[in-house]
Amino acid sequence: MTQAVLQCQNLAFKYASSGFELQVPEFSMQAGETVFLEGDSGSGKSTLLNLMAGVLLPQTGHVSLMGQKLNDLSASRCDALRVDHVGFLFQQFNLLAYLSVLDNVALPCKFSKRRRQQAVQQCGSVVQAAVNLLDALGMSDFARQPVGTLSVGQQQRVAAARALIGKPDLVIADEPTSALDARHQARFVQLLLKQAAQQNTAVILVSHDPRLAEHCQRREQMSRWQAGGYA
Ligand SMILES: Nc1ncnc2c1ncn2[C@@H]1O[C@H](COP(=O)(O)OP(=O)(O)OP(=O)(O)O)[C@@H](O)[C@H]1O
Repeated sequence: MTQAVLQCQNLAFKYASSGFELQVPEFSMQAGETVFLEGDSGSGKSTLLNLMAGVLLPQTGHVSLMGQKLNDLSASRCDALRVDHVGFLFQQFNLLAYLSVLDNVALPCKFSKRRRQQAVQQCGSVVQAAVNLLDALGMSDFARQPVGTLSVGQQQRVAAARALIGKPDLVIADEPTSALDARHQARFVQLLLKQAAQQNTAVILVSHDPRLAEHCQRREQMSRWQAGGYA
Protein backbone atom coordinates (compact mmCIF):
# COMPACT_ATOMS: atom_id res chain seq x y z
CA MET A 1 0.00 0.00 0.00
CA THR A 2 1.29 3.50 -0.79
CA GLN A 3 2.23 5.87 2.00
CA ALA A 4 -0.52 8.14 3.28
CA VAL A 5 0.03 11.86 2.76
CA LEU A 6 -1.44 12.57 6.18
CA GLN A 7 -2.29 10.26 9.02
CA CYS A 8 -3.73 10.92 12.47
CA GLN A 9 -3.64 8.04 14.94
CA ASN A 10 -5.12 7.87 18.43
CA LEU A 11 -5.03 11.63 18.55
CA ALA A 12 -6.22 13.37 21.71
CA PHE A 13 -5.94 17.09 22.21
CA LYS A 14 -7.37 19.35 24.91
CA TYR A 15 -7.02 23.10 25.48
CA ALA A 16 -6.18 23.49 29.17
CA SER A 17 -7.88 26.88 29.42
CA SER A 18 -11.25 26.08 27.80
CA GLY A 19 -11.40 22.32 28.23
CA PHE A 20 -12.37 21.87 24.56
CA GLU A 21 -11.23 18.43 23.47
CA LEU A 22 -10.86 16.46 20.25
CA GLN A 23 -10.30 12.72 19.91
CA VAL A 24 -9.43 11.32 16.51
CA PRO A 25 -8.78 7.57 16.63
CA GLU A 26 -7.92 7.36 12.93
CA PHE A 27 -7.93 9.69 9.94
CA SER A 28 -5.81 9.47 6.84
CA MET A 29 -5.56 10.95 3.39
CA GLN A 30 -4.01 9.31 0.36
CA ALA A 31 -2.28 11.03 -2.56
CA GLY A 32 -4.70 13.15 -4.57
CA GLU A 33 -7.65 12.49 -2.27
CA THR A 34 -10.17 15.28 -1.57
CA VAL A 35 -11.92 15.51 1.80
CA PHE A 36 -14.64 17.91 2.89
CA LEU A 37 -14.47 18.64 6.61
CA GLU A 38 -17.66 20.05 8.03
CA GLY A 39 -18.79 21.22 11.42
CA ASP A 40 -20.53 24.07 13.21
CA SER A 41 -18.74 27.14 14.40
CA GLY A 42 -16.68 26.14 17.43
CA SER A 43 -16.67 22.43 16.54
CA GLY A 44 -12.87 22.34 16.31
CA LYS A 45 -12.12 22.59 12.58
CA SER A 46 -9.29 25.12 12.96
CA THR A 47 -7.93 23.18 15.94
CA LEU A 48 -7.82 19.98 13.89
CA LEU A 49 -6.15 21.73 10.93
CA ASN A 50 -3.54 23.15 13.30
CA LEU A 51 -2.89 19.66 14.65
CA MET A 52 -2.57 18.34 11.09
CA ALA A 53 -0.07 21.08 10.27
CA GLY A 54 1.96 20.55 13.45
CA VAL A 55 1.14 24.04 14.73
CA LEU A 56 -0.49 22.38 17.74
CA LEU A 57 0.82 19.11 19.20
CA PRO A 58 -1.52 16.47 20.66
CA GLN A 59 -1.23 15.29 24.25
CA THR A 60 -1.42 11.69 23.02
CA GLY A 61 -1.23 9.98 19.65
CA HIS A 62 0.41 11.48 16.61
CA VAL A 63 0.05 13.14 13.22
CA SER A 64 2.29 11.91 10.40
CA LEU A 65 2.94 13.95 7.31
CA MET A 66 4.52 11.99 4.47
CA GLY A 67 5.31 9.23 6.97
CA GLN A 68 7.09 11.50 9.45
CA LYS A 69 5.65 11.87 12.94
CA LEU A 70 5.38 15.59 13.66
CA ASN A 71 5.80 15.03 17.43
CA ASP A 72 9.29 13.63 16.81
CA LEU A 73 10.55 16.65 14.86
CA SER A 74 12.21 19.83 16.07
CA ALA A 75 10.24 23.01 15.39
CA SER A 76 12.51 23.91 12.47
CA ARG A 77 12.27 20.44 10.90
CA CYS A 78 8.51 20.56 11.27
CA ASP A 79 8.43 24.00 9.56
CA ALA A 80 10.60 22.68 6.73
CA LEU A 81 8.45 19.56 6.24
CA ARG A 82 5.32 21.70 6.20
CA VAL A 83 6.54 24.18 3.59
CA ASP A 84 7.87 21.34 1.42
CA HIS A 85 4.66 19.31 1.42
CA VAL A 86 1.69 21.50 2.36
CA GLY A 87 0.06 24.47 0.64
CA PHE A 88 -2.22 26.64 2.75
CA LEU A 89 -5.27 28.53 1.63
CA PHE A 90 -6.97 30.69 4.22
CA GLN A 91 -10.11 32.73 4.53
CA GLN A 92 -8.00 35.91 4.77
CA PHE A 93 -5.68 34.89 1.86
CA ASN A 94 -2.51 36.17 3.65
CA LEU A 95 -1.18 37.64 0.41
CA LEU A 96 1.52 40.32 0.47
CA ALA A 97 -0.21 43.43 -0.87
CA TYR A 98 2.98 45.19 -2.03
CA LEU A 99 4.17 42.23 -4.14
CA SER A 100 2.93 41.46 -7.63
CA VAL A 101 0.54 38.60 -8.28
CA LEU A 102 3.41 36.60 -9.79
CA ASP A 103 5.73 37.18 -6.82
CA ASN A 104 3.00 36.17 -4.38
CA VAL A 105 2.37 32.92 -6.25
CA ALA A 106 6.11 32.14 -6.44
CA LEU A 107 6.67 32.75 -2.71
CA PRO A 108 6.57 29.11 -1.45
CA CYS A 109 9.37 28.29 -3.90
CA LYS A 110 11.61 30.81 -2.11
CA PHE A 111 11.17 28.96 1.17
CA SER A 112 11.15 25.39 -0.13
CA LYS A 113 13.88 23.90 -2.30
CA ARG A 114 11.67 20.90 -2.94
CA ARG A 115 8.81 23.01 -4.30
CA ARG A 116 11.25 25.08 -6.36
CA GLN A 117 12.64 21.91 -7.91
CA GLN A 118 9.17 20.53 -8.59
CA ALA A 119 8.13 23.79 -10.29
CA VAL A 120 11.24 23.78 -12.47
CA GLN A 121 10.80 20.10 -13.32
CA GLN A 122 7.12 20.60 -14.20
CA CYS A 123 7.35 23.87 -16.13
CA GLY A 124 10.99 24.79 -16.76
CA SER A 125 11.08 27.65 -14.23
CA VAL A 126 9.29 28.93 -11.15
CA VAL A 127 7.97 31.93 -13.11
CA GLN A 128 6.55 29.65 -15.79
CA ALA A 129 4.94 27.43 -13.14
CA ALA A 130 3.32 30.52 -11.61
CA VAL A 131 2.16 31.76 -15.02
CA ASN A 132 0.67 28.35 -15.88
CA LEU A 133 -1.27 28.18 -12.63
CA LEU A 134 -2.51 31.76 -13.01
CA ASP A 135 -3.57 30.94 -16.53
CA ALA A 136 -5.49 27.85 -15.39
CA LEU A 137 -7.22 29.93 -12.73
CA GLY A 138 -8.12 32.70 -15.20
CA MET A 139 -5.67 35.21 -13.73
CA SER A 140 -2.84 35.46 -16.27
CA ASP A 141 -3.79 39.03 -17.30
CA PHE A 142 -3.07 40.21 -13.77
CA ALA A 143 0.38 38.64 -13.27
CA ARG A 144 2.33 41.90 -12.97
CA GLN A 145 -0.25 43.79 -10.90
CA PRO A 146 0.17 44.37 -7.15
CA VAL A 147 -2.30 42.05 -5.41
CA GLY A 148 -3.63 45.00 -3.43
CA THR A 149 -5.36 46.20 -6.61
CA LEU A 150 -7.39 43.01 -7.14
CA SER A 151 -10.95 42.13 -6.19
CA VAL A 152 -11.60 39.63 -3.39
CA GLY A 153 -12.44 36.82 -5.83
CA GLN A 154 -9.29 37.52 -7.85
CA GLN A 155 -7.15 37.49 -4.69
CA GLN A 156 -8.70 34.17 -3.80
CA ARG A 157 -7.51 32.66 -7.06
CA VAL A 158 -4.01 34.08 -6.53
CA ALA A 159 -3.97 32.47 -3.08
CA ALA A 160 -5.03 29.16 -4.67
CA ALA A 161 -2.19 29.36 -7.20
CA ARG A 162 0.25 30.06 -4.37
CA ALA A 163 -1.03 27.07 -2.38
CA LEU A 164 -0.62 24.78 -5.40
CA ILE A 165 2.75 25.89 -6.80
CA GLY A 166 5.57 23.34 -6.65
CA LYS A 167 3.17 20.43 -6.37
CA PRO A 168 2.67 20.12 -2.60
CA ASP A 169 1.30 16.74 -1.48
CA LEU A 170 -1.52 18.37 0.47
CA VAL A 171 -3.46 21.63 0.34
CA ILE A 172 -5.22 22.69 3.53
CA ALA A 173 -8.03 25.04 2.58
CA ASP A 174 -9.69 26.67 5.61
CA GLU A 175 -12.93 28.43 4.63
CA PRO A 176 -11.36 29.62 1.37
CA THR A 177 -14.66 30.70 -0.16
CA SER A 178 -16.30 32.59 2.68
CA ALA A 179 -15.90 35.97 0.95
CA LEU A 180 -17.58 34.81 -2.28
CA ASP A 181 -21.22 34.49 -3.29
CA ALA A 182 -22.67 30.98 -3.80
CA ARG A 183 -22.13 30.82 -7.57
CA HIS A 184 -18.52 31.97 -7.32
CA GLN A 185 -17.87 29.64 -4.37
CA ALA A 186 -18.74 26.54 -6.40
CA ARG A 187 -16.76 27.78 -9.40
CA PHE A 188 -13.72 28.52 -7.25
CA VAL A 189 -13.79 25.12 -5.55
CA GLN A 190 -14.10 23.39 -8.94
CA LEU A 191 -11.06 25.29 -10.26
CA LEU A 192 -9.04 24.54 -7.13
CA LEU A 193 -9.86 20.83 -7.16
CA LYS A 194 -9.27 20.49 -10.90
CA GLN A 195 -5.78 21.94 -10.58
CA ALA A 196 -5.07 19.83 -7.50
CA ALA A 197 -6.19 16.68 -9.34
CA GLN A 198 -3.92 17.45 -12.27
CA GLN A 199 -0.89 17.43 -9.99
CA ASN A 200 -2.12 14.68 -7.64
CA THR A 201 -2.30 17.05 -4.67
CA ALA A 202 -4.66 15.96 -1.87
CA VAL A 203 -7.02 18.65 -0.58
CA ILE A 204 -8.75 19.02 2.76
CA LEU A 205 -11.49 21.60 2.38
CA VAL A 206 -13.16 23.19 5.38
CA SER A 207 -16.38 25.09 4.94
CA HIS A 208 -19.58 25.95 6.74
CA ASP A 209 -21.39 25.43 3.44
CA PRO A 210 -22.41 21.75 3.00
CA ARG A 211 -23.20 22.32 -0.69
CA LEU A 212 -19.47 22.38 -1.42
CA ALA A 213 -19.13 18.78 -0.19
CA GLU A 214 -20.39 17.43 -3.51
CA HIS A 215 -17.11 18.46 -5.14
CA CYS A 216 -15.04 16.28 -2.79
CA GLN A 217 -14.61 12.50 -2.73
CA ARG A 218 -15.12 12.13 1.02
CA ARG A 219 -17.01 13.95 3.71
CA GLU A 220 -16.06 14.01 7.40
CA GLN A 221 -18.10 15.43 10.28
CA MET A 222 -16.32 17.10 13.18
CA SER A 223 -19.02 15.77 15.53
CA ARG A 224 -17.39 12.31 15.27
CA TRP A 225 -14.33 13.60 17.04
CA GLN A 226 -15.70 15.90 19.70
CA ALA A 227 -15.04 14.63 23.18
CA GLY A 228 -16.40 15.50 26.62
CA GLY A 229 -15.31 19.17 26.63
CA TYR A 230 -17.58 20.20 23.75
CA ALA A 231 -20.62 22.12 24.91
N1 LIG B 1 -6.28 28.91 22.05
C1 LIG B 1 -7.38 28.38 22.57
N2 LIG B 1 -7.45 28.13 23.89
C2 LIG B 1 -8.54 27.60 24.44
N3 LIG B 1 -9.65 27.23 23.75
C3 LIG B 1 -9.64 27.47 22.43
C4 LIG B 1 -8.53 28.04 21.78
N4 LIG B 1 -8.80 28.13 20.45
C5 LIG B 1 -10.04 27.65 20.28
N5 LIG B 1 -10.55 27.24 21.47
C6 LIG B 1 -11.87 26.64 21.68
O1 LIG B 1 -11.91 25.41 20.98
C7 LIG B 1 -13.18 25.24 20.35
C8 LIG B 1 -12.96 24.97 18.85
O2 LIG B 1 -12.44 26.14 18.24
P1 LIG B 1 -12.05 26.16 16.71
O3 LIG B 1 -11.57 27.54 16.40
O4 LIG B 1 -11.12 25.03 16.44
O5 LIG B 1 -13.46 25.88 16.03
P2 LIG B 1 -13.91 26.06 14.50
O6 LIG B 1 -14.76 24.87 14.17
O7 LIG B 1 -12.72 26.30 13.64
O8 LIG B 1 -14.79 27.38 14.60
P3 LIG B 1 -15.19 28.45 13.45
O9 LIG B 1 -15.94 27.71 12.39
O10 LIG B 1 -16.05 29.43 14.18
O11 LIG B 1 -13.89 29.06 12.96
C9 LIG B 1 -14.01 26.47 20.65
O12 LIG B 1 -14.87 26.16 21.73
C10 LIG B 1 -12.98 27.49 21.08
O13 LIG B 1 -13.50 28.37 22.05
